[in-house]
Order: sequence, then structure tokens, then C-alpha cells
Amino acid sequence: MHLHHATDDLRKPAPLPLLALHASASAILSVALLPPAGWPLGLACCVLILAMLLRALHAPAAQPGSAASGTALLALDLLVFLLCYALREADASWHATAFCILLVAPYAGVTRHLLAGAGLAFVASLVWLGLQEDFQAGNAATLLLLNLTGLCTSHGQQRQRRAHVLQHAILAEQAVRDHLTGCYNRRYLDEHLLGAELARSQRHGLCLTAILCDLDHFKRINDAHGHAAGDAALRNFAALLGNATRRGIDSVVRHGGEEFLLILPETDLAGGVRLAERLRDGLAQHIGTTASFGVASLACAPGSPAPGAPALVNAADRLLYQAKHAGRNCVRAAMLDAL
Ligand SMILES: Nc1nc2c(ncn2[C@@H]2O[C@H](COP(=O)(O)OP(=O)(O)OP(=O)(O)O)[C@@H](O)[C@H]2O)c(=O)[nH]1
Repeated sequence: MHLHHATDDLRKPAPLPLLALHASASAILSVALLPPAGWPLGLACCVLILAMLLRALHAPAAQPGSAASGTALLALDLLVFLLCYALREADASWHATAFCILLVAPYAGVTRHLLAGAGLAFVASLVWLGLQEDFQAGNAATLLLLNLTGLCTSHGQQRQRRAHVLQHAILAEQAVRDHLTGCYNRRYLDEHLLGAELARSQRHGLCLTAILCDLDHFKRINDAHGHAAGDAALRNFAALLGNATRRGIDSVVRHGGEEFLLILPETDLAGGVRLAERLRDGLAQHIGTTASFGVASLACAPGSPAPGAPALVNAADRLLYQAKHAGRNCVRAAMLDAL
């Protein structure tokens, strides 16, 4: 889960139907507000606007559609206004009023990108209104108030949605991570990672390698220097594993207390062994302790049945056990079907 992906959703504009509804209501209201069209049509438009506002306020943070379509519909609004103005020049101030009032509606639904456009259209209309000979101060004040309300509502909504999406993304991220080391947790491995990587390797006929590594005599670190020092050693080990693997391709999982599992897609047995040896060297140099490694690899043929998800990890576990029994600080490796 990537937080910036989650917040990207907020940059998407309001849904197309909302803006389409808004554009048509704008057209109707521009006409309806003119005498002698009468109040029933005006009332219907107000109900429509209210419905749009409610819908926008309850819209989920991630909206379909594109910025271009939203901008096009706001432009359509402007076109409707200009047409009304051309046809009924005498009632132009009423058209401007209708147009500006209607701009309030999309405020609640549009993104910051469109918000700037809507605000600009409002300011332009207000300036234009002020330049008219029959300038009506009441109209201008109403417009100002309504649009400011729209802007504030929209701003608050955006802030709330952003906080909500961020919080959701953070919680989702925390659910798959080990809080001490920041590595993926066992649940993520079992419920998603291993199955997905096995399926992908099988689909493309690629190798998949798992390295299970375990710090040697870790209990002694705890006993000699305390639990906090043990925690620090685990964090350093996790950082070493993270730095040695490919970001966005390999996965580092905290498999148990001081045991970590690396899932390496598109990596054959020789590649897995090379990485394990590099890690063994790095540990001795940077952390001053040793670890044992079990490396199991699987060569998938496209279309062939994949082994059950736990088979690869179980094989790495058996090899790690062999490494411990061979005196620790060493690597044991095998192809899955050779075990
Ligand atoms: N500080 C710390 N210690 C932990 C954590 N999780 C497990 N441990 C400790 O890790 C130690 C594991 O001990 P053992 O299973 O005997 O393994 P070992 O001492 O590394 O011995 P070998 O694996 O056989 O080389 C235990 O003392 C656990 O309490 C943790 O999150 N923090």
C-alpha cells in the first residue's frame, strides 16, 4: 500500500453525472429565475441543487472521471450563461446571479484543481456585475456570501476527506507490517504475498526463491545486553535485509522472533545463494553477529501446477535447520524438487 496513491484519489474531480446535472440545472435556473417563468420552476431547480449538494457532500473520496471532463462541464456552464446573456441582455444581471449561485453547488464536489477555476469564474462574474449600469448591491452581496459559504464548505470537505483517506491508508499499511522492524508481517505473507508471488512466477514461468535467515545465538544478546539491545539488533538486521534487496520487487518478512524471510521473485538458486552470502558478510561487518541461512528455489514452468504456498517456506525452514546443525554462520541451499 502506498500512501501517495491513496491521496492521489483526492486530486480526481467530482463525478461526471454530478457536474452534468449541475450544468443542466444551471441552464434551467438561468431561464427560470427570469420573470415571468414563475416560482415553481425556480423551486424545482433549488431542490435539484440541494440534492446535488447532498450527493457531493456524501461522495466517497475516490471519484471516477477526469479533470478534463469536469473542466469541460464548468465551461459548458459558462457557455449557458453567455447564451442567456446574448438572448436576454436586459436581464443579464439575473443571469449572472443564477450562474454564480449555481457555482456554489460544485464547490462541495470539485477538487482543489477545479475549485480554483470555479472561484475564478465567480470573481469574473462579480466584476462583470459590478461594471453593469444597473448594479444591484443586494445581488452582489448575496453572491459573495453564497460563494464564500461554498468555498469554505468545500475546503472543509477536502480537508476531512484527505484526513480520512490518509488515516485509512496508514491503518491498512500498519495491518501488514511488523511494528518493531517495519518488515511485512506473517499475516501478510500467508494471506497475500506468497500466493500472489507463486501465481505470478507460475504465470510467467519464472524462478522464485525464498531465503529464511535466523540470527545465531540471539538469546545471548538479550541476556548479555538487555531486551532493548536485542530489539536494536533486530532493527539493524531488518535494515540490512531491506538495503540488500530490490525495492518494490523483493519482500522482507519478519517470520518469527529473530527469523526473517526474503521472497525473491525472478531469482534462481545461484542468485539466492549469492545474496545470502552477501548478507552473511554484511552482518559480520556491520552488526558484529552471525546468522544462518536456508535458501530454497523453485523453477516454475508456465502452465505446470504450482506447489502449495507453504512448500517453499517449509523447504527454506528445513535448510535453515541444516545450517544451524552444521555449526551456524553458513548457507544451505537446494531446489524445492530436489528436497
Ligand atoms: N529483544 C527481542 N528478543 C526477541 C524478540 N522476539 C524473540 N526474541 C528472543 O529471541 C530469542 C530466540 O532464542 P532461541 O530460539 O533460543 O534462538 P537463538 O538464541 O538465536 O539460538 P539459535 O537460533 O539456535 O542460534 C529468545 O530469547 C526470544 O525471547 C523481540 O522482538 N525482541
